[in-house]
Amino acid sequence: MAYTSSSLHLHKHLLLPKTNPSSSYSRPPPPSFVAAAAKINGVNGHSSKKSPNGKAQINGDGKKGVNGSGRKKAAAQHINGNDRIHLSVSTGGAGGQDGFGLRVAFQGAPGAYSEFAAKTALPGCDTVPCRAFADALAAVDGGAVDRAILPVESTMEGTALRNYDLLLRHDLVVVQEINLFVHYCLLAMPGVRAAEVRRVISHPMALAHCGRALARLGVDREPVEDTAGAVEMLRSNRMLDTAAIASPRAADLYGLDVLAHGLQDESWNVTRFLLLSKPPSPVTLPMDADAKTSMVVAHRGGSMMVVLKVLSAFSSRNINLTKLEVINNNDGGGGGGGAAAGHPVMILDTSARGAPTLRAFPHVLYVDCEGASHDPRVLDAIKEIERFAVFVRVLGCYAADSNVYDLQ
Ligand SMILES: O=C(O)C(=O)Cc1ccccc1
Repeated sequence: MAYTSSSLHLHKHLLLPKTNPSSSYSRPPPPSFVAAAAKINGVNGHSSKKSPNGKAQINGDGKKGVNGSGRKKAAAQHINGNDRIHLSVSTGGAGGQDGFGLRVAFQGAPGAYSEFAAKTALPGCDTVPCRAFADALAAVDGGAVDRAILPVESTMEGTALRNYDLLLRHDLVVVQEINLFVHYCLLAMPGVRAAEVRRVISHPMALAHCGRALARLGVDREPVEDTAGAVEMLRSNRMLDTAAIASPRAADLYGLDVLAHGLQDESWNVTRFLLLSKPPSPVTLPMDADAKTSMVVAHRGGSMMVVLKVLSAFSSRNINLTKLEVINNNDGGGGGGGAAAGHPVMILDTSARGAPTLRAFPHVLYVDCEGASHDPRVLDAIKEIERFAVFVRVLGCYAADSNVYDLQ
């Protein structure tokens, strides 16, 4: 296989609250989680079809869109212990940030999961819908917005390689992470019964996450740009033989009926999103925050030996890793996975003095570790890795957030 990726199942870590060891975390991911996390090669592909969302959006030329949802505050539930505790996020957001005055670009129509994630991470922010993830990143890169939000991995699918590809092509820094519990509902026009549904439309990731339920229903599946966009499409075209997979909030927002709840094949379905900004990071790490550092390491090949050396650089300094994804493209042929399937990973090299250059690397590791990038132990580990790696780029240092927010 030309373009392979394997993860060491460290995604599981994102579900384990580290900062509150006293909390009894009695809802561990089901056993199938680990297997699911190993299924890489993200399915969050996006066609370049016209968005179903007729509203003004940011598109490739960086123009600003409109979003009526304005400054509403997000309500979140925090899964911690036996119960899901209702948390009303009124002041600081998930990462202790307040989003008032900040514009956050997300992919999709109002009501998309990414928008909920943005509003939970940065309560009070103004969300700006974009047709494609690339448009959201271009918007923050070009200064049209302050942040972009990007789903980068899910418990069911592992790393969203296409989105990593996008992230690496831009000179952006990770400033915050947020984990969102994703509940999928089957939505239809008012009055439509489940038996009348012949086709289901949604974001490719949502269709993949609900594969078994859709097979049971025996319906056709059609990918569209995003979940909320699917709902908007149903409503504006008054489609009576079609249902959409989206959130219960999207049902409320667009006035559709919920035909079924909890459609996802795995009950534990968490997506991790990253908030991105232009460098230097405008976010100061809170003094008491546990930090995390994300980086990409390009190397010459011989992956497993390199993986061992990387592990050793961290473990010898007692630094825990929360993610390790191995990407290989050996022969330039086809292969599953990210936008760069069959091609080397393209990474913007921002380290040189001159203009940043886009460089191609066939062998790459995505690494997240605990600790700040200015922590001497982390710095030393990176220095050690630089001795055998071709290239290392720190993607950002931010407050670790092991909470899982549930917006149902
Ligand atoms: O389509 C959406 O609503 C998105 O925000 C993308 C997405 C889809 C499914 C899970 C998480 C994010």
